[in-house]
Amino acid sequence: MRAVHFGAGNIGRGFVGVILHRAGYHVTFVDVNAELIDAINAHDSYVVHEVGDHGDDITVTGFDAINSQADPEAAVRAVAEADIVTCAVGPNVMKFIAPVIRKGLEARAPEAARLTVMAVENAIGATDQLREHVVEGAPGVADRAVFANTAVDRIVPGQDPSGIDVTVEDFFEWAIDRTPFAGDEPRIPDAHYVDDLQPYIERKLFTVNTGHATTAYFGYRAGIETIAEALERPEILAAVEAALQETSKLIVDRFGFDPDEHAQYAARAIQRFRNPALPDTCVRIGRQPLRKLGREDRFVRPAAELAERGAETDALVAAYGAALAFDASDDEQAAELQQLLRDLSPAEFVTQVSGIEQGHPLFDTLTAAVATR
Ligand SMILES: NC(=O)C1=CN([C@@H]2O[C@H](COP(=O)(O)OP(=O)(O)OC[C@H]3O[C@@H](n4cnc5c(N)ncnc54)[C@H](O)[C@@H]3O)[C@@H](O)[C@H]2O)C=CC1
Ligand SMILES: O=P(O)(O)OC[C@H]1O[C@](O)(CO)[C@@H](O)[C@@H]1O
Repeated sequence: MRAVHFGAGNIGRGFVGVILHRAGYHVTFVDVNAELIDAINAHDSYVVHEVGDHGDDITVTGFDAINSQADPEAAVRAVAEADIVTCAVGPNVMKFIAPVIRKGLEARAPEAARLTVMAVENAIGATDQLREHVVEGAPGVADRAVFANTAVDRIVPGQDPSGIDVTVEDFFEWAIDRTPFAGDEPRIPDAHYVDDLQPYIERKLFTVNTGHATTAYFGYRAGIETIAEALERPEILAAVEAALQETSKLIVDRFGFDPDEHAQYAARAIQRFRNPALPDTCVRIGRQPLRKLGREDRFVRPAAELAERGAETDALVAAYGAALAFDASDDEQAAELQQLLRDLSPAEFVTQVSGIEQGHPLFDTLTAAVATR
């Protein structure tokens, strides 16, 4: 069995690669980083070091890599012959890999089984977004694939670029929407198929990602380098817990999770952020702030829904305010964020960046957070 995975970075090697290897797939990584591709092709194996109380070292074998910039035809051929295609390139990059997947589907033998396509990105409906890009101008290819949304959870910090081994936390969860497969889902023992993905993706994004990003933005604003150090500050820990109390209310009300079990899930997320063996930084977790301040992302979507229900949003709005100070060098979106803050009025900023219009119950509080930052 063959899998093609776009994006051989942290999640690509430290999560998808190892899970598909354990499921019996040969994994072809497709990336645009020439040095990384060469390094992967120079190795027969790499090690995923899980750190934490239940960590193990897992050796991954049976892979190769293709540079889709240098050899796009090879990438198309790989997709045409694959059983599964996955990606972890970042939600904004999916439109660039879509043409390769489209051409691969077009080149696929007519008698071949339908290709499973799954985006492994931090976004609601990421595979739906990928599908839109793939079928653009070629609606016929949709019938050659099964597109399934997924929810991914594992902290994989930045890695030593001199090798291809990966250090990851010992926890992981991969929930996959079962419904598109009509009873014929691929066997992936480390994933779990669910009948309704929405509770899983929202619980994950609005707990793990909301909490992590809140830590990062308060930490960055206080001049702190690592996530673990930021959580040593009682006022930052309190801000993170307050944000998660707000999202917890929403998640429990909307999806009917048991409140105590959900409280444990949130507490465990904070515990995971504090993993002392995991070197992770406020700059990495705060990366691409414009994406994170977007309408459907980890602050605005839950805050908007809470405001619509007349519930508290102070802590989420405070985290949104802290994010506005994010100015990490080498982060294009941070530079763009700072430029937009200079160029736009607070009301324009809230509408343009976060998709909240005047008249929405969250509009005034977000606008005030921008004005008083
Ligand atoms: N690192 C983590 O802890 C987690 C990350 N995620 C999500 O996974 C996705 C990837 O994140 P990371 O692995 O951390 O990022 P990363 O930056 O380590 O990896 C992304 C890879 O995509 C490659 N890439 C960029 N453009 C490409 C293109 N056009 N074609 C093929 N490859 C391309 C890059 O060269 C890089 O190797 C993001 O959506 C992120 O939100 C989700 C859960 C955890
Ligand atoms: O910041 P991004 O690109 O959304 O992804 C990284 C995030 O996802 C996580 O892996 C959580 O699963 C954290 O590492 C981090 O909060």
